Amino acid sequence: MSFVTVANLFQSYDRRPILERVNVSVAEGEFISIVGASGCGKSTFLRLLLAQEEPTRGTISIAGAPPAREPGLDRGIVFQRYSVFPHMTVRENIVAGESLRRGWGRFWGAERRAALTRADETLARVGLDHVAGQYPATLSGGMQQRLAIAQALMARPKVLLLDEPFGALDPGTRLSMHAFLTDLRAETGMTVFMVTHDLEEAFKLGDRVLVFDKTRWDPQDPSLNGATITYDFDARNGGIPFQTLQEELDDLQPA
Ligand SMILES: Nc1ncnc2c1ncn2[C@@H]1O[C@H](COP(=O)(O)OP(=O)(O)OP(=O)(O)O)[C@@H](O)[C@H]1O
Repeated sequence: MSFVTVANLFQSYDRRPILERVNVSVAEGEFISIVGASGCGKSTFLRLLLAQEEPTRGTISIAGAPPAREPGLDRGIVFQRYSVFPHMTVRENIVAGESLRRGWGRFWGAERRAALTRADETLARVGLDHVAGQYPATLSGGMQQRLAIAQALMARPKVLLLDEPFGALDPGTRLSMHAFLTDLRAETGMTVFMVTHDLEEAFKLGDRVLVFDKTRWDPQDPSLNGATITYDFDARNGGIPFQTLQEELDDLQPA
């Protein structure tokens, strides 16, 4: 059954089409990777899922209803650059993530102590308990990004939106973040949309890989048409279609 349904979505800015005829159905718990050329509207698509913008045309539904306009209630978002609060300690950042779920209601007294204990448990889970009292600027890039993901998850979003979350990380840290995200996803069963420029990452982490591209191209006016989903690859079980095909062809080769 479809959990996130996008139907006939169009988005234009100043009459310039960015997205056109975007249709997709996503089941609960699926991990959707999104790839496509720079400027083709991938981040715009995430912003529409986040209800930060109204589509020019078309509808989005999450669990049968339009996405809530308040951030953090059913969707968490993590950007390429660590979207944490620089003036708060690591622990306070996690508590702030949880308070988002309550529409930024603050914790006081016993409730605050309980929230701090939960924050410490989360930090232990993501391996940041030893830096709980530090400020984000004192952490490495990977640690800041782990904090950003942990903070987004504290609001227990049904849908996690990731916009090139590992783009700024070195290759080793990136690999450990992949493992971290895979574990978290297995634990929480949440639905994930991740924009990435790294095809290998898209196929490794995603159940499906959506490619955004223009189907029509006017050489006189390249911005005349918007992008849509041109491919929807099943990436489960290493199932890159052309790769699978190649393996089958290899099997047919005489030894
Ligand atoms: N609020 C806005 N007003 C006007 N134009 C916008 C607005 N937001 C995005 N655009 C334009 O829409 C196009 C798509 O932008 P978007 O950031 O969604 O692309 P992208 O695929 O995420 O790019 P990249 O891979 O480089 O991050 C760009 O040409 C951008 O300039």
